[in-house]
Amino acid sequence: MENGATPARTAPAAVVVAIDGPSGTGKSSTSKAVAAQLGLSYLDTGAQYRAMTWWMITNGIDVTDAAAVATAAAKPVLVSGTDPAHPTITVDGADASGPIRTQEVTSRVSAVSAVPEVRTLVTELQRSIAAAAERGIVVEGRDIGTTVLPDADLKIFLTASPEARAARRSGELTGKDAAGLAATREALIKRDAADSGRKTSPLAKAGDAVEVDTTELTLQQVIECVVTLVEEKRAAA
Ligand SMILES: Nc1ncnc2c1ncn2[C@@H]1O[C@H](COP(=O)(O)OP(=O)(O)OP(=O)(O)O)[C@@H](O)[C@H]1O
Ligand SMILES: Nc1ccn([C@H]2C[C@H](O)[C@@H](COP(=O)(O)O)O2)c(=O)n1
Repeated sequence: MENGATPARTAPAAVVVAIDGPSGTGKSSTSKAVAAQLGLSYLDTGAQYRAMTWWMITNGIDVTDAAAVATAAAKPVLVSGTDPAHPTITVDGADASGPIRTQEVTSRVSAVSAVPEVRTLVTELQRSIAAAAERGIVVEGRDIGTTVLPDADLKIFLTASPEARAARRSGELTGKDAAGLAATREALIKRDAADSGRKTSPLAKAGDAVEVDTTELTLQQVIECVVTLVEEKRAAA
């Protein structure tokens, strides 16, 4: 600078990153780490559908009755905290982060999230959270690039073989038990089929998404890959 003053450092423009993919491909782990590394907010949209499901179960709604789920969908108040170091989810003010991870919720969440009235409400909530993220946000789910944020700056679609995904999940839940591995594999294939096959906003890769097959990659490699893609987007903007 001519007057010798240090040029003011401008903050990078807010960037919106959509990360979609089937269960166990590494969306949450990758999204949290990328958001933390780049100083962005983080939103786990699966946690919101799980929270809605937990509320339905707790309040005695038959989750196989789509009309009953649709009628009740506006009742729970869902609040998501977007700090990637400490993501939170509350329902009617109560911490739901533990209860939404139970097997009961996992086995019923696809039915609840297939109800169009549920999707409309949750999608509106997701868009408002993304719009409020001043420094940008990483949003992960199933329909972020296709429906929730079709104008996202960067869209990633993570994949991995069912075997790799089952091994990752079995490692979390039951150790190296072979029967557990097969059951986990079947459960995740069943959930993916339900999520891909529903009419409203199914799990799908957006036409302009970058597909990253994580089968042979470590989590650290996937994180580095996505961080590089975000930095390239920012540099080109
Ligand atoms: N590339 C990888 N290599 C090995 N393990 C991984 C990799 N990516 C993620 N994992 C592990 O796999 C498990 C599932 O990852 P994660 O929860 O991030 O997946 P997800 O796509 O968000 O799943 P879901 O949609 O079911 O919530 C976690 O234990 C995570 O640490
Ligand atoms: N954008 C999204 C995110 C999630 N869902 C549904 C389908 C999933 O099976 C379920 C739980 O998600 P997870 O916690 O495993 O990521 O929520 C959806 O329909 N759309």
